[in-house]
Amino acid sequence: MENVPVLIVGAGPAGLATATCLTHLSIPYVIVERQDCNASLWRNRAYDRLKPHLAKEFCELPHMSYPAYAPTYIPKAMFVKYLDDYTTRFNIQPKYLTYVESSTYDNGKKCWSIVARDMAEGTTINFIAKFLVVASGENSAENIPVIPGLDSFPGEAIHSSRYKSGKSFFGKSVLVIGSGNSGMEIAYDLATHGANTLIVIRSPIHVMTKEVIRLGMTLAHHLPLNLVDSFLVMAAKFIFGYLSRHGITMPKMGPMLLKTKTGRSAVIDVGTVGLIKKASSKLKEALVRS
Ligand SMILES: NC(=O)C1=CN([C@@H]2O[C@H](COP(=O)(O)OP(=O)(O)OC[C@H]3O[C@@H](n4cnc5c(N)ncnc54)[C@H](OP(=O)(O)O)[C@@H]3O)[C@@H](O)[C@H]2O)C=CC1
Ligand SMILES: O=C(O)C(=O)Cc1c[nH]c2ccccc12
Repeated sequence: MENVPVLIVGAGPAGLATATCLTHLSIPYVIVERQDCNASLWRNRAYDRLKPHLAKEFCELPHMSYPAYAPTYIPKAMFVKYLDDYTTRFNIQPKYLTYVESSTYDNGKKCWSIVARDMAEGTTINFIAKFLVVASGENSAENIPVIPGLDSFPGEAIHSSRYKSGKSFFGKSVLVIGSGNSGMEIAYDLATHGANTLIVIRSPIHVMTKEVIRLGMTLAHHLPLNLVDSFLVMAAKFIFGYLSRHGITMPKMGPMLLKTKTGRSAVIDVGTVGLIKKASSKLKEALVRS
């Protein structure tokens, strides 16, 4: 049985940031991680061309800025290196290969009982903690919708977390299901690597550029979100035109409010929208001619 004031589950950016803040407050903690490394999603389950969409001032962790020479938009490898440097600098020592199986809160004793599995040793570890920080990843679990017939589909079907690059899809026909930032960027990567690409967009989305979002996030420090949203929507219409002509409709709520209230993100265009517009215009021309 290990007694700790705080148990942190997950050694991704959120878990590492929490650990550092606790160190600065001189609060002891234990951090556990089921993988054998920190930042495993970024390291092992992200596609090659991924960069955080947010400018560096919005995706740095507490107590350590990026060096001045770092680019405004940090490439994946630099982000992973930053997380490694952060882990070393603040002497964060995650217990790797440690999988939390259950946690229960004892209302009488006002503490958490946590059962974890040491996957290397095959043993059980019991923790008692006053606070439990769940930093196990908003997007760590794959979500593949139930699609009748998928089991017998003769082609390859993968989740976005296993996608690396469009290189291996040259000349193939690929359907991307999902038009969040992953789906839209993967569709662009596939198309620009010569795959015959289709994407399903089932719900309204905001399409923005990373520069507009950066400005919006800066303005949000000083102005109410609905005002910032009006500006963002206007800027997007100016940049992309009326996308409903091409099958992309906009949610009623603005992008900043939507993010705050529901967690749903705007799509930050990496070039996909230009390709969709081109393809949809060609299709319309062909229909007019026929
Ligand atoms: N460069 C970056 O910084 C990147 C950041 N991200 C962020 O990571 C988070 C996760 O992004 P992402 O992986 O895109 O996941 P999201 O949850 O944001 O998007 C999932 C998409 O899949 C659609 N979908 C789900 N089920 C179905 C279905 N059965 N049929 C059709 N469409 C379906 C959803 O549609 P619906 O809305 O209708 O449910 C939605 O468009 C987000 O916050 C995103 O912004 C992601 C990639 C890159
Ligand atoms: O959520 C993400 O990961 C994004 O890609 C973009 C994003 C972060 N903060 C925002 C606020 C408003 C709109 C989009 C974003």
